[in-house]
Amino acid sequence: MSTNAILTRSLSRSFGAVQALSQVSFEVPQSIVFGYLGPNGSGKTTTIRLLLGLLEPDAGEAEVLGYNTRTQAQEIRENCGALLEHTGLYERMSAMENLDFYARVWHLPAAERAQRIQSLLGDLGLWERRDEKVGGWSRGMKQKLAVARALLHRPRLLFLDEPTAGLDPVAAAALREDLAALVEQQGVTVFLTTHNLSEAERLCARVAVIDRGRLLAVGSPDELRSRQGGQRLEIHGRGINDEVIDSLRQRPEVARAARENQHLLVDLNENSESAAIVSYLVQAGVEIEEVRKGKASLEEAFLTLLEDEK
Ligand SMILES: Nc1ncnc2c1ncn2[C@@H]1O[C@H](COP(=O)(O)OP(=O)(O)OP(=O)(O)O)[C@@H](O)[C@H]1O
Repeated sequence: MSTNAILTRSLSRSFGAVQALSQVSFEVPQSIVFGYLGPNGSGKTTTIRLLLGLLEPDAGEAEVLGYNTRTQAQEIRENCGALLEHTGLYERMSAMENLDFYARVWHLPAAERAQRIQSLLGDLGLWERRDEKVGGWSRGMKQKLAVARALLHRPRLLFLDEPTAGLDPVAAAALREDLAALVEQQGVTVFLTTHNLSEAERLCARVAVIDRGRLLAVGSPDELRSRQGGQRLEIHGRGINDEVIDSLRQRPEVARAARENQHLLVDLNENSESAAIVSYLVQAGVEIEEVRKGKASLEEAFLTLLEDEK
């Protein structure tokens, strides 16, 4: 059996003239959170549907928990949980009734059912509210319950399509913590899509970036940030005008220069030194108060990858 939770080889799928996925190959090790990042319509949901065996690929192969997606879709669905576009919850039923219904669908024995539901609702902080109808709940609470639903049958791999979309920052952070705990304490693998790059940076051990059906990069958030090349400078001071920024952009050391809030951000090309930029700015009449050095964020690395692709 494969040691990877997921493995794809040249996976491709089109819908009419639209090539939704083109020769995508990646691996997801077990017991990590893997982030699948890409703009709208880039092929993320199509990938999840292919991995769950809900769609047939036109070409290529995929294995999920060692099972082939073409021939063993049933085994895959038995061992995976999924939270896709819809929560799958019944609004007129209570949290307890919802989970009990799904536990029966999964044929959990009665004694285990009660115990499993109590433990999941307890872990997600919903036990006290178990008898309330879900229709009156906030989006964050419903989302948590939907995660509990997806976990009922103790899946080894969980697919989540934008799990924190529409949640307030506190609810999103709480759900992230729950997911991290699930991976750490129970060894579950989580495959999630998100448009929130800082969330991916915090939560995911590895990420893949996809655009127009093609895989642009796979690695840890740190690796992707480093691939961005040189250093980033955040320069605070007076006299940073458009003319200075334009002339800075002409310099060979500079990959990108832009004003952000009250300061100037300069991305250097690989192996370029910050000292040359600082003395250039001084000569151009800028009064520098502070220079901070750092690396680009995952969001910037993501945007650069997409720009380079164009
Ligand atoms: N069932 C379908 N029929 C026709 N076209 C489809 C179908 N499913 C997906 N597509 C097309 O395939 C491409 C990829 O769609 P997909 O839903 O996988 O993107 P996504 O990355 O999940 O987007 P989003 O972030 O907006 O959810 C899009 O151009 C989409 O219109």
